[in-house]
Amino acid sequence: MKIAILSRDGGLYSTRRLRDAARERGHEVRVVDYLRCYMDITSHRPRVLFQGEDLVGIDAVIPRIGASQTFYGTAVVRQFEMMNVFPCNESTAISRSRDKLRCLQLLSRAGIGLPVTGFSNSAKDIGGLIDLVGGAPLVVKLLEGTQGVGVVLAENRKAAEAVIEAFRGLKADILVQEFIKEAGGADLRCFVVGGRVVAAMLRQGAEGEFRSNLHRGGQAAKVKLTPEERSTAVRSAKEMGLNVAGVDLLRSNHGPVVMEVNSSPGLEGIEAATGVDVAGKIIEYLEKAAPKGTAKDKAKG
Ligand SMILES: Nc1ncnc2c1ncn2[C@@H]1O[C@H](COP(=O)(O)OP(=O)(O)OP(=O)(O)O)[C@@H](O)[C@H]1O
Ligand SMILES: [Mg+2]
Ligand SMILES: [Mg+2]
Repeated sequence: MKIAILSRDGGLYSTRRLRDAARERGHEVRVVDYLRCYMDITSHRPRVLFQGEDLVGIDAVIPRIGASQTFYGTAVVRQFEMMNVFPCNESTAISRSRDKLRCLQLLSRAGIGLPVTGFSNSAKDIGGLIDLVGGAPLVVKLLEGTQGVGVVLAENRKAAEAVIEAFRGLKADILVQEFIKEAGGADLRCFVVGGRVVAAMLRQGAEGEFRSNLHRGGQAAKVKLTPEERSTAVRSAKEMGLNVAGVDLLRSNHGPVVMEVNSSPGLEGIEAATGVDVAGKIIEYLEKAAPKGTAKDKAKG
């Protein structure tokens, strides 16, 4: 197959691993900076051009779209879809999961376990929002945050009000969420490929830290999931319409709850913690799925 990895940086661990795994399996592969792609949007012959070159004859693309480039990145993926190139993850699925609020709404509609979560537009509704999630302690989250930045634990009601007001003052969109204390500062990253969990790790936050992000000093280790955790991860990816997804769960008293679903999950942490060749699993999936043609988008909304 001819595979293009849509990534801004060929030197990133995940990009390198995908490229090497594809080569090892005998595929022709190249890394394409999607921000340098431009598009010819004509219905009879849609095209993607990269630095003046017509990208033709590509069988599959692997989108690795950065969180801050969702708008343009998904447009490039969509253009490849118009050319009947198989996308490892579809553009609509990527957009859907990028918006944390939309993601949680779709998961809740599917009956998947979530922390009780509230969202409001007006600062006048702060009190109601706090009551809705069962009062403090609670977690306030920037809708657009990553790597644990913009995720705050408010221990009491006064602190919660102050944090919400501060974010509001900055015109930032936020979620207010029940604090899952019993998770003990740990979460589960479940790596789903083609409807199966191929690797899973438990990330434990640093001492005294409720956030488990590795960027915040968390430690990762291989973990054995319960059947319920496994099926929650698989269903969440399916609901988003993602073939490749990193589903983050917390272990709560009321079973596994989903925090978020990532459409370009990193490979470095998960491969190091589990020893699984995740990049190889992704290429293997493409080999099976791409020849069957474009994926029918399985999710709505
Ligand atoms: N409701 C909650 N209860 C307990 N812990 C939480 C809760 N929400 C988040 N956390 C902890 O904080 C960490 C960061 O939160 P979250 O994953 O939502 O944001 P983020 O990491 O900034 O976003 P991204 O994963 O997209 O980079 C989680 O990994 C988890 O350990
Ligand atoms: Mg996270
Ligand atoms: Mg994320």
